[in-house]
Order: sequence, then C-alpha cells, then structure tokens
Amino acid sequence: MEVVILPGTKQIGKLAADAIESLLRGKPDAVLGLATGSSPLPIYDELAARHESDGLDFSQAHAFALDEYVGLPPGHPESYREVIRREFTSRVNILPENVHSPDGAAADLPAACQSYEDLIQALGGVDLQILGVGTDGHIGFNEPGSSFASRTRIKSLIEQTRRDNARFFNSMAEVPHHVVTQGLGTILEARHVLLVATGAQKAQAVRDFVEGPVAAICAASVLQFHPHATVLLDEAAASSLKLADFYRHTYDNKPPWQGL
Ligand SMILES: N[C@@H]1[C@@H](O)[C@H](O)[C@@H](COP(=O)(O)O)O[C@@H]1O
Repeated sequence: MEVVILPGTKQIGKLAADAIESLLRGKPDAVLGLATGSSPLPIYDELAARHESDGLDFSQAHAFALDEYVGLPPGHPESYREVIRREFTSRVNILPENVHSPDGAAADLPAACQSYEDLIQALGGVDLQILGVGTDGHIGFNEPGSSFASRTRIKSLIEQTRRDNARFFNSMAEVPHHVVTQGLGTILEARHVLLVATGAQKAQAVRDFVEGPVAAICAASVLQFHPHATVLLDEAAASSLKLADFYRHTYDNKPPWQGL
C-alpha cells in the first residue's frame, strides 16, 4: 500500500488524474471503476478539465460504478447512477452505454447482482478502481463485518452511514436502508485501487485501515492484501497516522519516472 500525503484536494485530483490519464493513453479501452461521495469529485473535475483542454479521450473506455441504493425510483437525483452521470460521465466523451451501474431497482436483485459480476468479467475486469472510504471504514457499501470474499450483493446500511449520507437527502427518513454493492472480493480484483480520503472526519478510519489489523470490522483494511493499492490523503485525513513521516519520506524519494 502506497500512502501519499498531499496539501489539499486540488493536488489529490491532479495526481489521481495523472494515473488515469497514463492508463488511458496506454490502453484507450481501459475499464474504470467509479465511486460516488465527495472524495472523488476533485478527480472528476480534473479529468473533465483535461478532456476539455487536452482532448483526453474516453471514447473507448468503459466504467463500472461501485454501488447503488435500493428502492430509489429510476432517475432519482441521488441514485448513484445519476450522481456518476452528473458529476463525471456527462462531462467527458465516454459513451453512455459503456457506463454501468448495479441495478438497485431490479425485480430480481440477486440475479441482477450476478449479471453485474458477469459483465465486469466479460469486459476483462477493472483496470483502475477509484474508492472513497466511509467514516466506519466501508468501501463501496461494504459495511463492517463484510466478508473479504464477498461479491456484488444486497447489503443493509448501518445508522452511521445513513446519518453521514443524510446530507444528500431532505431528511434522514429518505435515506434508503438497503443498497447493492460490489463485494470486497470484487474490488480486490481491480488491477489498481486508488483510494482518496480528505478531512479530519476520516482520520480515524484512515488510521484503522492503513495501520490497523486486517479485520472485517474495518472493511477497507482488506486493501492491505492488494498488490497495487494507492491511498491519497490530505493532511487532515493523515493526521492520526503513526508513520506519516515515513510515508512522506518514501514518496519524496521515489524515482521521478515512477508513477502511482
Ligand atoms: N457508498 C459511498 C462510498 O463509496 C463513499 O466512499 C462514502 C464516502 O463518501 P464521502 O467521500 O462523501 O465522504 O460514501 C458512500 O457511502
């Protein structure tokens, strides 16, 4: 796991976009894994700016969203399918039919989850998965206790997550209790995972998953097993890390030709 501590969200967006740009230049039909939440927004802004100014091309790329609420009507502004479209994919030239989301409105949810897994496989797997992290250590919507072998499935949200996400709805009562999410086993198969965390409210979760034991109580800790995991943090999110100076030293002394 490579931990990179940066001054702020602008720098995080640029560094992550560098990794995505270099992937797309080498493999124009790359498969991207997209996350919702506020953490990835600087990445999406930077990618949209590079598309606009330098013609960064997404025309052959595919994208898979991590998760979706169950029970929101199709087109609901806070459904993750809509959020991903609004915040990112509508701002670049990726084909709408190449952007995939779990179907939280399917009549047969388990079958829809299996089809989603099958489609990820059929397209050769995810090359680069963007992740945020919940204050309880969740990635996607894999809440504490999620199996490290889990695949796309239905999950219940814990109250802390519903409270954290209530800011996107008119009231807590509107926040769904159920979701569909890629599993930890699914996420682990992405060839590169790039997790972004910013702000002091993430400091404890970051400390737990980066330096704590690998344990299902903190789902993101499973990334310690991933052969290519990058964690981009601002100073506030990094503030509880024991080895922060070591991570800074390691990154500052990295050969300039070596990307993330
Ligand atoms: N399902 C999403 C996660 O994928 C995201 O990482 C998390 C953190 O969101 P934020 O980045 O806004 O803190 O929120 C939601 O629960």
